[in-house]
Amino acid sequence: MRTAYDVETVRTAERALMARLPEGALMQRAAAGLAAACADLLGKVYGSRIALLVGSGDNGGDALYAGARLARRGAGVTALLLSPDRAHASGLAALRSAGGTVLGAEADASTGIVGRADLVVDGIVGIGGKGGLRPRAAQLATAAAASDGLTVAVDLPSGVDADTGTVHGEAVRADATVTFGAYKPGLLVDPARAHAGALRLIDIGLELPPGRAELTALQHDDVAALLPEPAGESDKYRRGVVGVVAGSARYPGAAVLAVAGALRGGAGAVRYVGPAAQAVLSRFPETLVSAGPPAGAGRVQAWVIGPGLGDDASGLADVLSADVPVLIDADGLRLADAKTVRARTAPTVMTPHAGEAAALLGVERGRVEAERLASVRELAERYAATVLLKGSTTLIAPPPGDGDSSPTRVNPTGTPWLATAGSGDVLSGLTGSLLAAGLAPADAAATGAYLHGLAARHAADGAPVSAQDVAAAIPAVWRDVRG
Ligand SMILES: NC(=O)C1=CN([C@@H]2O[C@H](COP(=O)(O)OP(=O)(O)OC[C@H]3O[C@@H](n4cnc5c(N)ncnc54)[C@H](OP(=O)(O)O)[C@@H]3O)[C@@H](O)[C@H]2O)[C@@H](O)CC1
Ligand SMILES: [K+]
Repeated sequence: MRTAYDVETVRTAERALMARLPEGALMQRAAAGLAAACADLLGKVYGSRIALLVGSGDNGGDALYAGARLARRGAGVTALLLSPDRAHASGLAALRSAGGTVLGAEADASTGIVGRADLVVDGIVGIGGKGGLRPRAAQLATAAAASDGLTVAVDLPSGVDADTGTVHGEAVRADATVTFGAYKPGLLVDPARAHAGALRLIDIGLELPPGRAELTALQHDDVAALLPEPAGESDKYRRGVVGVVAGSARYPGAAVLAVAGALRGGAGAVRYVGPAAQAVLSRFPETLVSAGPPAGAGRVQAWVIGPGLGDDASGLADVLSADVPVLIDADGLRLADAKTVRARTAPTVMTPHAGEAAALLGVERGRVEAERLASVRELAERYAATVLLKGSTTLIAPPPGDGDSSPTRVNPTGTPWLATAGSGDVLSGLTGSLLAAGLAPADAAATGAYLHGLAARHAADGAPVSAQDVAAAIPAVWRDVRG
């Protein structure tokens, strides 16, 4: 599991550790890890050209000390100082005595040092950053983006918000980020995530309380432990039956795709209720179909409602009053009333994309995309539901009250290939099936998103995919995760 902590928690752990260590020891650990990561990226340190972008805080200090280490290994290192009179004094002394060059930031305009560097080290600002980059810092970020060389961000790409993942204006775009002590939420959540490149975490000895985690990202092992597995005595009811209310005369395909996902999610059987039964049966004869209403369909352990429903809200009241987990997606999100969802006693999972989330919150889509973490949490609170906000970094927020034991999750397997019609229908069926199989709501949502993203990568393998391909690839990635 990858775990991210907010700045306040990192600062507290930093103070506790600093009190036990000689002065400067933590920065030396950080700089050693940073220099090693830079050397790995460069391949050959000797003779390489390195530009350090140095702000006035400790983030700049890390860059200066790492630069000194690389200069001692034969790199040509030039530091560009944003505030020459406030730059980290002992870091500067170390760089100078290792043979590095020190200039003011304005020197880049006449020398083009950043543009010609093999490696740009972004030490403008780290967890002490406030708001968007100031104009001179923004100029350096632009120069780094135009450089032919690689850019490594120190702790965070400068200009992104560590706690929220928002980006105010210009920010450094790094090929890699070397972060210290703990991941910060901004490294895992878009739009900031897209600025961070490959992540490397350097252990500097910080002790972080797991209960204070802001964000977690499941990895293969975590998901493997959550996947339902039938026991010897399992029958279809023990494995879980998932009911799918989806599709319409206009959108029968949504029903087929939701059922396709549900059949691969570990439930013992899939019931379909709706007008697309013929289309569903002709693709998946194993589906148990009924003409409705949902209350008369027989036993289910979880419902999925919404994909392709159009304006047909007729099944909604039955489903929302059922005392089993319910997943609401697509049209169902628009049709469900917040008060009814809040009043449910069994868990509810909602799976909007940014546009749907914006409509539910009554804001512009752009606001949801810029503030994904705040948006998903706000929805979870408003609906007292587990909310999965789809996107390049899919987020899953638990309902309030669950917060302490289960932090917000971020899915690490997303891929742009998933932006294809119908892929959300597959995800809702898959996640509903995991709910029916008995996974807790946030686990079902995180496991569903994880498998779905991997399945898209697996199916795409560098070429476009359809939603059907994603559904068909789920068994292969399930086996892969199980190892
Ligand atoms: N955590 C740990 O355990 C360890 C942390 N370590 C390192 O320390 C870093 C934190 O250092 P930090 O506290 O000195 O803050 P930092 O990020 O350098 O920024 C402050 C400076 O930036 C400036 N500034 C602010 N906003 C700005 C903007 N928008 N645009 C431009 N400038 C802006 C601000 O200027 P001021 O407001 O004072 O004028 C101030 O001078 C951390 O990220 C990690 O790298 C490691 O060394 C060891 C272990
Ligand atoms: K930085």
